[in-house]
Formats: sequence, structure tokens, C-alpha cells
Amino acid sequence: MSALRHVVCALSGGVDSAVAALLLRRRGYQVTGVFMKNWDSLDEHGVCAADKDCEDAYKVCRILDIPFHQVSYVKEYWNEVFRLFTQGANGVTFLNEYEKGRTPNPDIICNKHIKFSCFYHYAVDNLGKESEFLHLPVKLLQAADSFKDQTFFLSQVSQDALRRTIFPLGELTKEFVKKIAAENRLHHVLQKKEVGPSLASAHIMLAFLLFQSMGICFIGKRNFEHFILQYLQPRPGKFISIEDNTVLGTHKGWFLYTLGQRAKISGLREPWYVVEKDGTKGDVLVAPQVDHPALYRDLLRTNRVHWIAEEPPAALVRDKMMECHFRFRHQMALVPCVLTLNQDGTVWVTAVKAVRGLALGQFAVFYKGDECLGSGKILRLGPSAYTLQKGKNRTKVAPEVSSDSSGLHPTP
Ligand SMILES: Nc1ncnc2c1ncn2[C@@H]1O[C@H](COP(=O)(O)OP(=O)(O)OP(=O)(O)O)[C@@H](O)[C@H]1O
Repeated sequence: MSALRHVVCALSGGVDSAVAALLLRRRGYQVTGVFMKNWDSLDEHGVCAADKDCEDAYKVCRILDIPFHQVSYVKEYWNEVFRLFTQGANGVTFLNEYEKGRTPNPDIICNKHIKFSCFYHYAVDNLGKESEFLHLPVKLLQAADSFKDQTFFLSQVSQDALRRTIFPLGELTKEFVKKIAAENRLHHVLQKKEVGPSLASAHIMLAFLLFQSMGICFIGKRNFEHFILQYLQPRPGKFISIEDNTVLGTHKGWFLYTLGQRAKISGLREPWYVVEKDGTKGDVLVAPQVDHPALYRDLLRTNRVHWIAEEPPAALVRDKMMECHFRFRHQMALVPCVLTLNQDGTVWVTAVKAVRGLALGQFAVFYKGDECLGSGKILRLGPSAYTLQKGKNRTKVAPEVSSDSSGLHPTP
């Protein structure tokens, strides 16, 4: 057992990781606190937010009387999660995905490549001693506090890293975590706002919290359009009504819009919503109601799915189909669906009911009961309810016209 006593706890300077470190100490582990810097930025006053967080993490270690380390993955984060690769179209970084008109999730990618890869190896290589591990596969379960559940963001993490990770807060509510902090002299971490992505890693065992990420941390309070246009060339195009093809206005780049979002069209007071994007012309198609049928789809296809515990689940291999649930945004209600497995490891996802605002680049994250099975990136979308409806109407008039030009159909 002694080989399992050292835990590296990733300390963000926030309340959750501070309490995780405290609970691990109480459980008798030898704990080392590590602060990670992934993004170098100054706020409008020239202050680096990470420095203040680092100071807070250091203070937690002093209060708990545990060693403190600091690591920087600014370069790795830039290269593996953020930057624009101009050579070769295959980059799947944040900026490359936006440039392709997709909606990336940098928090999922950061967990996969930085926190549970770079940081995980740092913890194992530098802070650990040789250890015995049970090589049983582990499952990833949702947290007791569904509001704080992190499984969505952990759905691409490797089995190897998860096997060496512990989630000391998985059973606790946020309120309780705050109470523990207040009772244990950790007042300085209590007032902080939650903004960043998630993680807490370790060595010999990684201490990790099943607590959530509240959005893209590096953008902070800045305006999204302004932020992206610092890195991507503007690509002006038109806003076009999907109902009658009227040009309603212009925009600075189709990559600035995600399906489902409200488009601010200058001069128009009524709300319009993004329903489709035309990559070749750079136009953004919009519809006039928040629940317009052009926003609803029940079919998508992912890239090769990353399965956490079973590669892929035995029932899916056996039957080629499996009922489960999925979500494509953190905290949205789970949607019942049927998966169809393709030979290349990709899946078709058929939702029992059409869902609003599916977009390319998002991750479809799969669940069976409390268990998070893994996820795949959405690379194709089926036709919208509006397209299907229009097709049906056309077929009524001219039966020889096909209702679905996309050719998208799962073939079990
Ligand atoms: N800069 C960082 N350095 C080390 N660990 C980090 C860092 N940022 C996040 N983490 C780890 O990821 C976990 C989840 O991070 P997230 O930003 O979602 O904040 P949180 O869930 O509110 O947690 P906390 O209250 O500890 O900040 C944190 O609890 C911490 O363990």
C-alpha cells in the first residue's frame, strides 16, 4: 500500500482543488500541490491573472503544509490546443477548427493533451516513485452534484491517465465544499469566480476533481469576436434568410458564428438565429425564430469515438447498434439516442427526438446510466427538420424529387 501514498494535486488557486488537497491529506496521502500555467495573458490593467492564481495556490500549500511546485505548459497549450496551422489542412486546434467553420471545445482538448498528458507525465516522471498499479479498467462516473459534473470535459481522457486519477470531490456538493474551505482557514479561495477549464492531476495517483469548467478560460471577460479576429483574417460575408433568401446584412467572418446562436444583424431589432453556414461563399443562413425547424436535427456522425472503459462497448460490437444517451454541450439534459457503429470506429447517432443547435466540431459525449462511455467529434450532420419538411412538401407536388440531398443515412 505504501507505494500509493503520494498524490499530486493540481491546484488552480480555487476552492475545489484546495479542498481536494485538504481531503487527500486527511485521508493520509502525502500530497504535493502543483500549479500549472497554460496561457500567458495580461488583463486590461497589465496584470497576469495566472500570477494571482499561482499565489493563491501557493498559499493553500502553506496553510496545508504541503510542498508546492509550478509548471508551465504555455508552449504546449499554444501548439497543441490553440494555434493556427497554416501548412496542411489537418490541424484540429482551436483556431484551425474555427477557420473551418466548426465549433471547437478547447477544454476537452486541453484535458486530453495538456492536463492528462503533459501534466500527467510530469507528475508520474518527476514526482513519483515506482508504483504498483492494478491494471483493471476504470469507468468514468458522473459526479453527485450534476451541476458540477466534469465528465463532459473528461470524455477524451485516456484510460491510462484515468486509472491513476482520483476524484476526491466526486461525491460532494459545491455548497459542502465551500463549507469545508470556510472551516479550514481557506478563506482566500472562497471568493473566486469560476471561469476556467478543469483538472487536478497527480502522480502515483492523480488527484482530480469531478468539478466543472465554466467556459473558455483564456478569453476571459474579453469580447469573443474581438479575440478571434486578433488571430484569424476577417472574411466578410452575408446574412441570408433561410426562408426566402433575402440578404439581411453583412458579417466579418462566418467562423464567428455557431449554429443556434443569435446573430446580431445591424439595423434589425427582431432576433435572428444562425441555422447554417456556407463555407464556400462565407455566408451565414439565419432563421427568424428561436425554435425554427431549421435548428433541429436528429442525426449526426462523429469521428472515431474515444471509448473510456471498453473499446468499443461489447454490446455495440455485438449488435452494431446500442441505445444510450448523449449530450453535446456541458450541462444540457441528456438526450436518448441510438448509436450505429461503423467499421472505421465512427458512429452514427440518431436522437429519439430532434435536438436544437447541433454544430460541427462539438463533441457528442455518450452516457449509459451514470457512466460516461466516451465521446466523438461531430463531423457530419443530418438534414434539419426544416429541410425534411420542405422536401416532403416538394415530394407531394413532384413525387420524383428526392427529399434528402445529403445522402446521410446510418447503415447498420
Ligand atoms: N492553473 C491550474 N493549475 C493547476 N490545476 C488547475 C489549474 N486550472 C485548473 N486546475 C485543476 O482543474 C480543476 C477544475 O478546474 P476548473 O477551472 O474547472 O475550476 P473549479 O472546478 O472551479 O476548481 P477550482 O475551484 O479548484 O478552481 C481544478 O480544481 C484544479 O484541480
